Amino acid sequence: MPSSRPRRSVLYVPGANPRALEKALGLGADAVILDLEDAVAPTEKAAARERIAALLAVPRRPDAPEVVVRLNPLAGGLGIADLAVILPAQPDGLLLPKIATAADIGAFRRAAAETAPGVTVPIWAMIETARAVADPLSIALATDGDYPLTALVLGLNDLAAETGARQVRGRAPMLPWMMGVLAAGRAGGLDVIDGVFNDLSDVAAFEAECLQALDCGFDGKSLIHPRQIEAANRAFMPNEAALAEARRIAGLFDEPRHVGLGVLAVEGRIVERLHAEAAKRLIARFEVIASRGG
Ligand SMILES: CC(C)(COP(=O)(O)OP(=O)(O)OC[C@H]1O[C@@H](n2cnc3c(N)ncnc32)[C@H](O)[C@@H]1OP(=O)(O)O)[C@@H](O)C(=O)NCCC(=O)NCCSC(=O)C[C@H](O)C(=O)O
Ligand SMILES: [Mg+2]
Repeated sequence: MPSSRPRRSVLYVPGANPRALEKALGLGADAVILDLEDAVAPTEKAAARERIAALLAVPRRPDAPEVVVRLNPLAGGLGIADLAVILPAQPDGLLLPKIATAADIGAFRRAAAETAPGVTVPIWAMIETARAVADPLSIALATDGDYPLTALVLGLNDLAAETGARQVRGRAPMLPWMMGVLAAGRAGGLDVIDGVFNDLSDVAAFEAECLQALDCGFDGKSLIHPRQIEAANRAFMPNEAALAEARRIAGLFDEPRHVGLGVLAVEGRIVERLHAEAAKRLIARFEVIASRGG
């Protein structure tokens, strides 16, 4: 089941940038990804790890964004070194880069269990390799075991680099992969977050891409700069009409007269239990956003 936590705006924050880390939790993003991978040079990895662990050690307010740490790949040893420092600090999630197959998730789970026995943290998987978009379902269904898989995050920069597909406005070359990942994520009961938009100067195109992601069914958009947060939050914010509709149908099947029914007609339209569950999630997400003053 997709999460009831809002993930409209998911901001990458380089672990090598102390100023960005200092600001990260107060910028209004629903979630932040404190990055140890692509945004951190090899010589900065160790310092970035310690900096992120120190930030995680500070108790967070109840209305703080979700704090996820992107690790380095296990191959090569950096990912193991990351795990040893980050896992005991218990972030809200760990984002695994360059996941190619379900076996990579299994390898991560084994490494995590050896590195910090007894500490369980939800995992998010980056879908950014040709192998992964060719078979996203096998990854999305790798939900069993400790370290529950809860979200997929598209990495379209890496995917473009590996496949040669160009990142053009409207994303026509990427759309079949994007929708395949979306469907796979939903089949696994996962949240799915769209990739980043690289051009900070083109605000209109960024907003259009947020709306496209919403239309496609994504739960939110990953971001590279604080100035993208507000537009993403706005685009993925449940609107008044959707909320009013959700409030109308969320509790319908809990009413004694409807117990045992699987489908109802409301104002001439069919409502099934799955609609009521989706309505409850929408309301729960909205309530978290409202509690943050959003
Ligand atoms: C793109 C940037 C390098 C720009 O940085 P900068 O020149 O410092 O921008 P500004 O001067 O406009 O910054 C204004 C203030 O905002 C803070 N800031 C900037 N970016 C962030 C951020 N991401 N999180 C938090 N705070 C941020 C600055 O510190 C300034 O603060 P102040 O001094 O108080 O004014 C920079 O934005 C950046 O590094 N962005 C993240 C890039 C990144 O993480 N890339 C890797 C992830 S994307 C990816 O890999 C996706 C996937 O894997 C794929 O394959 O597609
Ligand atoms: Mg990437």
